[in-house]
Amino acid sequence: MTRLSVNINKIATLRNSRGGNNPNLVETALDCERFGAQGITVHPRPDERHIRYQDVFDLKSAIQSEFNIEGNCQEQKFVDLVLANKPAQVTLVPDALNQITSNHGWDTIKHQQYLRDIIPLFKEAGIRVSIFVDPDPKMVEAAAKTGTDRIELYTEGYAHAYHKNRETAIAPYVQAARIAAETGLGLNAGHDLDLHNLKYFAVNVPNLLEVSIGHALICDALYYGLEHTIKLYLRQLEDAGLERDFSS
Ligand SMILES: CC(=O)[C@@H](O)[C@H](O)COP(=O)(O)O
Ligand SMILES: NCC(=O)COP(=O)(O)O
Repeated sequence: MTRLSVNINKIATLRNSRGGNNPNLVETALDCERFGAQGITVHPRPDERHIRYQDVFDLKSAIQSEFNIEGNCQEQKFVDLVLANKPAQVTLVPDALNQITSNHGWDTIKHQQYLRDIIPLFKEAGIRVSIFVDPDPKMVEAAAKTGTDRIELYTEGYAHAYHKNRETAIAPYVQAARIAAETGLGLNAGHDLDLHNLKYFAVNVPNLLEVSIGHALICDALYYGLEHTIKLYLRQLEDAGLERDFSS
């Protein structure tokens, strides 16, 4: 079954808005695990507007599930943070400074040599590497030559087009997933996945190992509560697995 990693950036956003420690980020992460999440994702940004660098140390020493740290490796502070914490996975994202949120994947052709040089730094420390990539066949093919273990498909395009025509929306992701499998890349996905679009994605995209979901999941938790919300997302992934097995 595709694994669910809960992105807790938005819990930190809420905490930081009042300067205290409510909600408590570490406790929330532990609760996400208790409610069934198979991983915790954070995306510290250079301005620490949500996840602070210290949060990463605190989470690393507390959580048991798979820890995924996302961020821009062109920032030396980010590289040092990841190497000091040795999470199960680092996801390299080519964000610009002060970007409101991630909005594109790596150009794996233009930055091929850069990625080939930096990826071993993490792999030699025992950290699995994933790189954020658009669902473009050329970008996926070139990602396979960087030495990365996995790619994370950037799903905003799918999420936005889903309601207009989900068959058209998913097509590039299915093709990207096939190329990933042929070239030996593991497959993750994330950005703007939600309770409406998740199951269709997980049913149709082959070999999907992990999704990381934050914004929509935390919004849903306002209405359904965190425990019930995580279970709803897990149910979508379980149902997708059953549907895939049944149709194959
Ligand atoms: C890489 C990715 O798609 C997510 O990590 C997203 O960028 C979340 O970051 P924010 O919570 O800062 O929007
Ligand atoms: N890698 C994507 C992620 O962690 C969460 O993205 P979003 O669900 O907050 O859009």
